[in-house]
Amino acid sequence: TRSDSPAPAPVDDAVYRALGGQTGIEGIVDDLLDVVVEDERINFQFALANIVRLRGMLILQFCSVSGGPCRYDGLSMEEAHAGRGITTAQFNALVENLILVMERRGVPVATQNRLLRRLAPMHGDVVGP
Ligand code: HEM
Repeated sequence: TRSDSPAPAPVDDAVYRALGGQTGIEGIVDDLLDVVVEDERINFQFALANIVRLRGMLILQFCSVSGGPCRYDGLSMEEAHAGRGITTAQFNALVENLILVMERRGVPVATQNRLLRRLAPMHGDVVGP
């Protein structure tokens, strides 16, 4: 290890707190799932989904990705989405729904963008055959 190697990124829960912590994230995920089941561009993808598990996993993942005190222990994004034929248009529809619910809940745009920036790299594992 080089003595000048960078220290690990400090745990920063600023995004988690700006999302409203655990309660805020639970509300965002509940609203998101409500919007998704009404969205005919993507709701068919969730026809057979275990929504209770999905809700729990999304809450865990948003908590962990935003720096909150959670560790996501669900499937990898590749495992969860492989074989579903998810398109970039469907991915973008989900992101649009997430933005809509954060907007409705008054999440500051800067916070929205910081969360989205941490989810965007998952695109390659979610979209595919
Ligand atoms: C950044 C974007 C996305 C994230 C962060 C995400 C996150 C997740 C998570 C955490 C799970 C649960 C994995 C588990 O059960 O262990 C999951 C499952 C799933 N996701 Fe996604 N997802 C994304 C995009 C999408 C898109 C665009 C679609 C379809 C339009 C989709 C459809 C599904 C389906 C159908 C399941 C399985 C639900 C079940 O059978 O229980 N996801 N996703």
